[in-house]
Amino acid sequence: MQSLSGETPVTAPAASSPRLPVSVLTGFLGSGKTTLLQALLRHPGMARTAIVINEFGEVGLDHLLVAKASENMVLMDSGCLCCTIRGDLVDTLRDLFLKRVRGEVPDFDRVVVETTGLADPAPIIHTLMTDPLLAARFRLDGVIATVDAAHGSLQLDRQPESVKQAAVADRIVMTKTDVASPAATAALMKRLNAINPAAPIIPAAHGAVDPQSLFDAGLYNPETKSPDVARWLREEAYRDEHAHGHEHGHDDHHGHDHDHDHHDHGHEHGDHCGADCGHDHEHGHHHHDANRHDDHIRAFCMVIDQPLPWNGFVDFMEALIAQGGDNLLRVKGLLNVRESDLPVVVHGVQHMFHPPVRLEEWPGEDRRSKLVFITRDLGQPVIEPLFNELVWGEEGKPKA
Ligand SMILES: Nc1nc2c(ncn2[C@@H]2O[C@H](COP(=O)(O)OP(=O)(O)OP(=O)(O)O)[C@@H](O)[C@H]2O)c(=O)[nH]1
Repeated sequence: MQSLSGETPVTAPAASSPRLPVSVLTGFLGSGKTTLLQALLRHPGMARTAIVINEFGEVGLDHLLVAKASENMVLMDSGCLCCTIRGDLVDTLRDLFLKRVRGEVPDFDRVVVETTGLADPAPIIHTLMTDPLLAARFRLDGVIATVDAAHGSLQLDRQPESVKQAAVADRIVMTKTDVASPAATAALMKRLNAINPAAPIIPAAHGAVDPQSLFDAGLYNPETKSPDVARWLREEAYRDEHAHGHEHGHDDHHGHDHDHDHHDHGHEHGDHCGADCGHDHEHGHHHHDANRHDDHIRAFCMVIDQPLPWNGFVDFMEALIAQGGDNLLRVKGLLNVRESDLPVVVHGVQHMFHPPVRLEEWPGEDRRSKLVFITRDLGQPVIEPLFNELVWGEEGKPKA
């Protein structure tokens, strides 16, 4: 976790940071990525967007009105630039950026990168986060995952990659809703919501989707040019009954009073986890197949009242990564650290973290730290004691 350790958090890059937002499109084989891309390429809302794909043949551009911008780039009638990967992603994005600066391709404001079907999206996310050349010019806006309404359930059952794609997503596009039964679609939505409570699920038959609903998933709100922490963190989503239902998955083996166990980490009882805390959450969906991959996913939120020592937090994250970095699918946090009056934002995917960012002001009155986790087999009963031990150290957990 190079990016966190040893540093005090850096101040946010200027809100008007010129870095171009990149969205990563992932999704299981045959889940409808190409169909979605074809629809997007034609959509007027995609003007000033560059889409990076593996090859033109794959999206069948022949019959669309195009102008060739260079050997591996074509411009669509909609104003969308389509570009194939040459070399690796770093080379391609660097080349794209240079051509844009030199005016060799029409100007664009954002990039969408398609990944191949079975791909684990994490390495691409890591490249975008950590490659110095890319990090200076691009920023990860978000991960878009396509999930097939007809076959998605089976894929979640059998394919760990498919669960991971849904878990790291900022937006989930539910494809093939035209052929799946409403009941199957609803059941799958519920399952996806338990895996990743904060990601909006957008139904899209044959790729029909408003591109705007896919973008601007990052911390910065492009309209106000300021961070929009509430929209980015959505920690309240982790507290609804779906999230709780999952957190208390079948292998936690707590009695029903477990509903309260994880609340003693700081935030006041009844604050957010009152009546809606999931007392009525159902365990039913855990019963039929104990081997489903998504039953290993835990999505939960921790709220901490007292300001944290930054070094203790870094120790905690490092220990967590050492213990199971691969199983730490996504971590986002807004922290109140003792060393600063200003909030610090942290964001990681598996063992890699963005450099921590200090915001210029608190997003509201609430000064508590909030951390959201999506993990595999690392539940709150494991993470919270580690947090208490390493963050508070010998001084012990402060009394609320
Ligand atoms: N009925 C229906 N069929 C769809 C929809 N989206 C995709 N398909 C079909 O599903 C099949 C797979 O779709 P693709 O768009 O090629 O999926 P992909 O994710 O790009 O597949 P790979 O490139 O193999 O990973 C194709 O036959 C599509 O026509 C949809 O919303 N409704």
